[in-house]
Amino acid sequence: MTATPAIRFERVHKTYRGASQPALSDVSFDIAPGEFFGLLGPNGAGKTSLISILAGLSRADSGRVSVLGHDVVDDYAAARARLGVVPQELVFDPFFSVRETLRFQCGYFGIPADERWIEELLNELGLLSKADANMRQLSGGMKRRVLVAQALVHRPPVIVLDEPTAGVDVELRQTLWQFIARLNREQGTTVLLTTHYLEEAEALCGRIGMLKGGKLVALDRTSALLSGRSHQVLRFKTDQALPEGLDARVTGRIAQIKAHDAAEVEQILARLRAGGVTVEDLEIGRADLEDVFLEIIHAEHA
Ligand SMILES: Nc1ncnc2c1ncn2[C@@H]1O[C@H](COP(=O)(O)OP(=O)(O)OP(=O)(O)O)[C@@H](O)[C@H]1O
Repeated sequence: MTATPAIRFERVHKTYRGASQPALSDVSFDIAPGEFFGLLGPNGAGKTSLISILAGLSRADSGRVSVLGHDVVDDYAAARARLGVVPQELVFDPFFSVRETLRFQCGYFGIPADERWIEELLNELGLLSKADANMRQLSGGMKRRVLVAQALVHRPPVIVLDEPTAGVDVELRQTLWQFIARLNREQGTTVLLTTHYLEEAEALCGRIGMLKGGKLVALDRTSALLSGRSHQVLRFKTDQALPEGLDARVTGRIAQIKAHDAAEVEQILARLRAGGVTVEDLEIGRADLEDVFLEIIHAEHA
C-alpha cells in the first residue's frame, strides 16, 4: 500500500466570476510526505489560486484537495490543523505584540501555547529582540518572519510557503531556508513552496511542478528536469548588439546562448567574432532551472 499523500490535488478546476479563462484547469498531482516540492509558473499561472484552495480560503468549482487524507472542504478543521500556511500578503492585527500574535494563533487551533516552541521559533527566525514589540512597529522583513513563525506555531506536518522571499533581504532568505530545510530534513515536514527565485527552487526542491495558464505543464524531479536538457549555455557580457539570428537571452549586459555541443560553441563564437562583438567573462555552463523554465513556459503547445 502506498502512503497517504501529504497533499493531493485531484482534477481541480476554478474559474473566477466574470473571467474568460479558467484560473485552474484539471490540475492533478500528489506531494508525498517528507517532500520539498516547488510550484513554479509565470505571473497569473494559478499558483496562489491553487494554494488558496488548499488552505481553504477559496473553493474549487470541481475536484478535490486533501491534506494527509483530510478533504479541505468536507474535513476542513482536520486538514487545516495539519497545514501551516505562509501567505504572500502581510496581514496582522497591529495591536498585538509578536509573542501575543503567536500565542493567539495557538488559540485559533484550540491548542495550548507551547512556550518552548514559541521561544525556539523566535530564536530561529531572529525575532527574539522584537518579541514584545507591537506588530505595527516592525519592518516588512520582520513582519514576514512573524508570518513564518505564525504558520509553524501549531507544529504542522505540512507547510506551504507562497513566495515567502519576495522582496526580503539576503539574510532573511538564508535564515528562513536553513530553518525550513532543517524541519524538512530532521522532522520530515513536507514543504510546498512557490517562488520566483528559480535558483532557490533548484537548490531546495527535490521535485518541481510548473503551471502555465492554469494547467500543469511539467512535473518531475528537479534533477530529471535539469538532466533532460542536453544543451549547455554560453554566458558572457557585451556592450554590443548581437548578430541577427542568434537565439540569445539578454539581460542588461549579460547574454546567454544555448549550444548543444562543442562544434556549436565554436560556430557561435565565430559568428560573434564575424559580427565584431567583443565578449567579456565568457563561461560555458550547464542549463539551469531558469533555462528549463523558459523553455517549458515558451513551448508552443505546452
Ligand atoms: N480573486 C480573483 N478574482 C478574479 N480573478 C482572479 C482572482 N485571483 C486571481 N485571479 C486570476 O486568476 C489567474 C491566476 O492567478 P493567481 O494569482 O492564482 O496566479 P499566480 O500564479 O499566483 O500569479 P503570481 O505569480 O503573479 O502571484 C490570473 O489570471 C488572475 O488574474
